[in-house]
Amino acid sequence: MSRQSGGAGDPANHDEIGHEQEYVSMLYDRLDGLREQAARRLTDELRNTGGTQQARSQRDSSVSFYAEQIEQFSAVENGLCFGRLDGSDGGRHYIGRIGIFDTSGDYDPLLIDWRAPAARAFYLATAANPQGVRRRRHLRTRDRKVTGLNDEVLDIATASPTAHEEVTGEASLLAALNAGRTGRMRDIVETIQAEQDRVIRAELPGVMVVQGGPGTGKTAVALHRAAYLLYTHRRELSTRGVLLVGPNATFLRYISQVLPTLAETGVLLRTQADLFPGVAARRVESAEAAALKGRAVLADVLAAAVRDRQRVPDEPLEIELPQREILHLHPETVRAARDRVRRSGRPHNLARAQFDVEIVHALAGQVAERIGADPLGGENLLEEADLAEIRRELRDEPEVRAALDELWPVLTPQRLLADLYASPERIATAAPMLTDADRELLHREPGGWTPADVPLLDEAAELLGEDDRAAAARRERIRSLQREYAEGVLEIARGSRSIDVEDEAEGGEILGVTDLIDADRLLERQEEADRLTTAQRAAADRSWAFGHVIVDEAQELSPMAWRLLMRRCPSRSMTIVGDVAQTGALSGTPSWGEALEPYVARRWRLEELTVSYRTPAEIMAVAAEVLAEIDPELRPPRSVRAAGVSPWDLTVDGDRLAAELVEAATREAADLADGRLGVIVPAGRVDELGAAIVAALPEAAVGEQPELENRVVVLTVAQAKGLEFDTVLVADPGGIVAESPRGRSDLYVALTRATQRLGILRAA
Ligand SMILES: Nc1ncnc2c1ncn2[C@@H]1O[C@H](COP(=O)(O)OP(=O)(O)OP(=O)(O)O)[C@@H](O)[C@H]1O
Repeated sequence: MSRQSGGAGDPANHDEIGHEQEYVSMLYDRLDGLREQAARRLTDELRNTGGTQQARSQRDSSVSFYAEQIEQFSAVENGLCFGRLDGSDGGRHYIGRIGIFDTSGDYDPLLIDWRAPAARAFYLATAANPQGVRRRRHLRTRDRKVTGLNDEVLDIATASPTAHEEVTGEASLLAALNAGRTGRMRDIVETIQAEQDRVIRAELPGVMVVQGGPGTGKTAVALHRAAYLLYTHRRELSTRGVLLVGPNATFLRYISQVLPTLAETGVLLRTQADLFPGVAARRVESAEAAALKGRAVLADVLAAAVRDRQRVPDEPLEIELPQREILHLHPETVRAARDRVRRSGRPHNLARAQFDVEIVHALAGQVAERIGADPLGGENLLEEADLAEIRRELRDEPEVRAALDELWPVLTPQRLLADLYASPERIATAAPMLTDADRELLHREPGGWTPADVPLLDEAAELLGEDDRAAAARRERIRSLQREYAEGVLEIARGSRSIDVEDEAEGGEILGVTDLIDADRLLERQEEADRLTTAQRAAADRSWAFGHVIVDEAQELSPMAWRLLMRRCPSRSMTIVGDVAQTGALSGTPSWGEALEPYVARRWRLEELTVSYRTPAEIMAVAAEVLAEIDPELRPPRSVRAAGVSPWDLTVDGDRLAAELVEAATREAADLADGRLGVIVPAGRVDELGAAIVAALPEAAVGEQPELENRVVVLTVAQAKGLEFDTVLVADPGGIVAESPRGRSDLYVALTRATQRLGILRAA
């Protein structure tokens, strides 16, 4: 076993801490220097105007580059350096959030980026396999002060295969796990464990599924993998971008700080509801309706719905031209045209031009017959040029255009879907394979979109092809994002103004960047060079193909949602993390093979995470009983620690539940040193129980997107997915199971949200 030392009160540490302080202070000085240099360069670039198009474009690249650098240098301020490796060869390396080099000398690394190959031993070395490491040191810092250190001497002579041998940096790990929660996820860069490191640094190509029980660090690993991939494959991924999909907006806010503190801001975080640009899917619908919309058969329904809009009239259509001339469009003519156009295989909107040609051709034939007929019975007297002119005129005729619009309307995805949902007849035509009850579930009045509609809108967009209006709207959206971006750059420049001022004070006039350029001017320049960040451009573009896609809580995705995501990632470079035992949605997946095989057959690999860092052993024992009821074959993850407190479990009269819950919440909230209390309740009772708790504890958050930084948060299981709290109260577990479409999975999720204490309040 590795020998550990470094307790806070250890006097031998005192000198060492002093030593380390010197080094760490030197690193912060360098960081300040780098930030000032970037701010100076940003200011210089923004001051320069004019020049050739190429010069302007280069300048704009530099502006983005320096703005991003300043952001990164600020983001790594906390815990800049957190580790040291002493090699058995006498070498010594400091490990931190970014790489810093000695630019005055031989470019030696002063601080090694945690993602660099040279840092890997920090996470992997054990006494049994020291990888050339003699000592691993974890440094603890607050602000810029070194507050403590822990050493592990990796000594093969005393190595033994104990349970903890597989844990690296145990003291630092336990300190991180026992720290109070803040309502925002923290990064784990200081204490990544070996099984997690393997996943984080796995190669870029291919589909990797990371299956792991609650609290095994799947979300943490997914985020660190995004940062690792961007570092290691920067060139490839900075142009295509990385997309991370999470289960809901509250979850995305919960994890939003992690990547910035790892100095990465280029990852697009989205929920399924946000994956169709221009649509905010906030409408609510029943679990059954959502489940139905998630089924793969909906792809066939939509294809049929599109075909249904390519109409053949029952009777000949009369088209009246200005001189009261009447043309007839016969059903057979339209059918023949429609079939020929369909055979081209083009998406509906893009095929419309061909349909127009076919129909106008047929109508022009009728006109030609009338005006060009040879009275002597010979060939038609009109020449090709005359016919072309007739066709041109017909195409511009409002009556002809109206007929074409009726027979083959150009449709937006929204129009197609809204019309389908609103009409039982259209549903009946498009969905003969569904039951009456399912068809009834699809029927609804227009008025907003649900998250389950988003994959259908996307599917519809594929079937329809994009028309010009959608492209114009997109250009407009991009323009507004560009403006935001321009303002963001100026904001950064303003933020670094004190540095500008100091610089200028020495040698001349004091001019801030924002005195020299405003957002509109900058916007013009951005537009020329299209300097939007990759993530922003990707966000506005429905059909963007990402370089890598990461899906968290992936077990919740429906087959239709998988279709959407696979379209966003044609290279099939994906990291999919989740736990099939936690599947809550009816349309979610009970098996990874089932979800993925339609797209990659068996070409996906499985990695498993087996240790729970969140859930203490006492709580995991309670959750394990529920897991066994879900599937006796499933094993819960091993807890890395015990909390020393047993969960409590109380049954009260049903009508006393609210009062008892308020009392328990008040007691548990008072017992929190710092940290957070989560109260998980059945969705059907969240308003009632939430109001009761808020009345007693006004600081409690409850609602559609409760603020997780509040000390007390009342939420449903769906909202609690992926989150954690120091203490958790689960109210009315029977109610949670009764309302859950997948039985006990939701209860399993609820029981595994606590890092320290769990209380269960049952209603008799
Ligand atoms: N190596 C580690 N060092 C420190 N903390 C860790 C480590 N691994 C995981 N954690 C912590 O454990 C907790 C659970 O991690 P995370 O939320 O990523 O788990 P999960 O597998 O996604 O859980 P769930 O399935 O419940 O969503 C988090 O607080 C995370 O920071």
